[in-house]
Amino acid sequence: MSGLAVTFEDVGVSYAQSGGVREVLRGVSAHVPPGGIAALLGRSGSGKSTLLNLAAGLSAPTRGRVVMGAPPRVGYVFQDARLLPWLTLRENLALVCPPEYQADIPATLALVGLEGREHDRPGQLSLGMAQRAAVARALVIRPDLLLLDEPCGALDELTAAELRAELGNLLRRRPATTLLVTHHPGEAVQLADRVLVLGGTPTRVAGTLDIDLPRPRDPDDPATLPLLRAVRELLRRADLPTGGPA
Ligand SMILES: Nc1ncnc2c1ncn2[C@@H]1O[C@H](COP(=O)(O)OP(=O)(O)OP(=O)(O)O)[C@@H](O)[C@H]1O
Repeated sequence: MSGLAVTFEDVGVSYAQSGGVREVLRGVSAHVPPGGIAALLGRSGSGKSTLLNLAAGLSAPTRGRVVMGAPPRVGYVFQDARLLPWLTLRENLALVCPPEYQADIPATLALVGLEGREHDRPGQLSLGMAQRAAVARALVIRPDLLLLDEPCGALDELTAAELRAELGNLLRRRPATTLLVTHHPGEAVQLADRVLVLGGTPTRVAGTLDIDLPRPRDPDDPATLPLLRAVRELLRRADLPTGGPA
């Protein structure tokens, strides 16, 4: 497996706000082994993107720490593709790509189903294609930490299902330690080894579920049904006053 282990150790995040301090995360501890895929679920505003930004080193925790074996090479896919509209797909990828991987750009675009589109500009693509290009841009640098922030969130369900299946295949072919933020329990069960459900105020890890079915997984496999129910139950309990240990 490639990738680095990521460990959140008793992480807390607070923001200054008028009249005081707003505590968003408290005592968040979680471990993702090298090549592991962790899905983060929780209500809007619970701090999922904040955790990704901590892992990326874009911000620092107020308390605790995020431990990685070495400074990671981070591939980050945001909710929207964030491609530069005046550049072709090839140029968008070339911008982030170290010299040794420049030759991989056409193959990486082909890997996400964009063969022959390398000279298109983002405006010539559908939303789903643009999102696949964003995945290619994250993968072309051979990340050891892949951060996926609701990669399918802006897509219609059919296109989202296609991208999920592609992500499942890609993560097998190009393993990387992955943090996947999603609001979709089915996506978590399809793609992740470990589901972390966030809840409470301030947010903590309200529940975890390990999934050891072989990957890639068929979302319609009946073996995933009890897991899906378990994730939904964790979500229901996450914000109850008695919802699970921190
Ligand atoms: N720079 C900042 N300054 C102040 N508050 C912030 C900042 N960044 C995030 N927050 C607050 O932290 C909380 C968590 O935000 P975050 O974007 O991590 O949530 P999320 O779970 O990813 O939400 P969503 O599912 O809607 O994307 C929110 O209440 C947000 O307003």
